[in-house]
Amino acid sequence: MALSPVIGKLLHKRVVLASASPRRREILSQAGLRFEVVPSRFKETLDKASFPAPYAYAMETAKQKALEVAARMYQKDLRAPDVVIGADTIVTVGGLILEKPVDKQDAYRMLSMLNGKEHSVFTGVAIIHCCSKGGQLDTDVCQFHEETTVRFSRLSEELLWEYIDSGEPMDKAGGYGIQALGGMLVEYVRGDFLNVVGFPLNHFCKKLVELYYPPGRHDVRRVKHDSIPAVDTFEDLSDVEGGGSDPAGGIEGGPGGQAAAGTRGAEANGAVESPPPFPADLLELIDGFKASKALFTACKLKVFDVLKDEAPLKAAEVAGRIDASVCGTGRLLDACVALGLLEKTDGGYRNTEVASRHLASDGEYSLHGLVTRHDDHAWELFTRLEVAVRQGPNAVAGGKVEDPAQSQQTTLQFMRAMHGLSKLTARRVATAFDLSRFTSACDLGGCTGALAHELAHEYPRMRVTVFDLPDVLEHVACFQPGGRPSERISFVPGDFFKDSLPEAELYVLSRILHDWPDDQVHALLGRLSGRCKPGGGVLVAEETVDEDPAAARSNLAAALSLLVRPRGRGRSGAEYRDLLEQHGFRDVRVAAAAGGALHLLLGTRASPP
Ligand SMILES: Cc1cn([C@H]2C[C@H](O)[C@@H](COP(=O)(O)OP(=O)(O)OP(=O)(O)O)O2)c(=O)[nH]c1=O
Repeated sequence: MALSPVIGKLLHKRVVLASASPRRREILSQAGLRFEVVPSRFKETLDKASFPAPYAYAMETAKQKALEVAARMYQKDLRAPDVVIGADTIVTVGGLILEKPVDKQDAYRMLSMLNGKEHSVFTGVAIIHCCSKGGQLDTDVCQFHEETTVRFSRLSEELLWEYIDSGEPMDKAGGYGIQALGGMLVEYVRGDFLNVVGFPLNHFCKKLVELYYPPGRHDVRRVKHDSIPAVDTFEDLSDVEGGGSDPAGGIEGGPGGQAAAGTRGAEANGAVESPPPFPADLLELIDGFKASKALFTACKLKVFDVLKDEAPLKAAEVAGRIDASVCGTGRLLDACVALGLLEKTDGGYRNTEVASRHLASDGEYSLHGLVTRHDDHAWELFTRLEVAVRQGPNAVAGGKVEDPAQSQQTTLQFMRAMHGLSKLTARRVATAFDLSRFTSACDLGGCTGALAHELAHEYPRMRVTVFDLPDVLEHVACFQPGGRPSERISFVPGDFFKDSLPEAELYVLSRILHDWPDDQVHALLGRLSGRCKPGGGVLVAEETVDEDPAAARSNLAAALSLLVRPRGRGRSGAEYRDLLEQHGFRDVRVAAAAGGALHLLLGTRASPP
């Protein structure tokens, strides 16, 4: 995740922060967001007991704060901003929710509860997209929350009162401000510091990524606005009832306020044309290869392994562990921070959760093998894309002639890549259809057995045979949980084009067919269909190349890969269904898995006529 392009997504929208909190304003301004501030008038009086958990209360309050501002602005002149952001921060200790103290005694009560203990700080955030539909305000609410754990030292009465007398506690949840004097009370913080201060910026940016870069759908939410209107358009919305006398006082412009006023002045003179919308998406795309390469390099140098074992570490310490230059390592680590793969704190760098789970080389859901394969193999192939486009796929067919001494390594690398990918999707593939009627299955080209394990786990009566080339099966032991396969899983070496297929009620072809041209697909399905008894089944899992333009982005990688690796062919879901039907499979059922990335088909072998 590159942060500034995500914030850039909001640059051409009219954004309002529905909060009087100077901390929230500061955090968002410093992140480069342009916005107006319209404090919410929503009274924080929701019944706390009616919420299943404290964070639900904070999220609902945040939502109500933002909705109140959106409705008020819309009512004022039938035009709501594009986006309204609301937030609510609470402190919880011993099952109690603490908000801002009402007086000094209340502050003392709160601080005494926190004294010498650990507590949680929750901030609920609502991002509300607004538009006008049929003369009514229409809103699309996105909410989330973030939790941070804070521990106070054991503090004397004297110190507590001294702190209370400083006045700092009064406008802060739980009666303290970690960013100022209150920092002295704090022994440690676990989680996002800015979340305690009132706004979880990191989670907010991740939410923006989800909203504006949804997988497979590109930027469908874009609302076009050429400029941000003048800030004083909503001067009457100030928190001062009746509109207030100071036109600038009600709406405190963030950095956007001044820019917007400038735009308005220029337009009024008719002298300067407003610049085109900032092409943040395009710029991110242009730089996309650098992001991939930074990720590949960090993986190859095992940065995420080092930081999984030991963190936080300073750049020099990481450089020592990976045997690289301090300056180069520092730059790489910062790039990883900008990409959302690492976090940087005063103590040094640490992995994000995603990095620990997917980018370290060990771990059940590691994609380290896939990344390495992309770096060593796909990267080089893609440098030949232009040749493939100019001269046709066969121009790059074959690629490098592999050194036999390296081919074992290459096989292992390929297996690691496939294993990581299969582990991510196997459960979904195994459960997309009810397969409990089958007591035996054969996973053709089943590689490390990742899907076989899920099938055996999900269907206790099922025995699964993994059928794959001898070279592949030679290495399967290191991929078995606990070092050995389950009793109901067997590995049979063979070539599915030549050797007799093991007997089974269900045949599985997961990510196999796309790799072969039509004649070989027909040959394989013909053999499989001949072996499958009536009532038996075939389960196909494939990434498809669909005509639907909405899916074009997710198809892109698959389609281009097939151009530089031209042995196979991308097919649509309908083509796979046709293929199964041509080979005697009926009642073909279709499902999607892994967020729509995989197309699944289950066909039943009909009795021969
Ligand atoms: C715990 C803690 C809270 N706070 C602040 C963040 C929030 O501004 C405030 C909690 O009150 P909120 O009701 O979340 O926010 P607010 O009243 O300041 O602003 P608005 O309702 O208009 O959005 O406490 C700190 O500044 N530092 C801290 O360490």
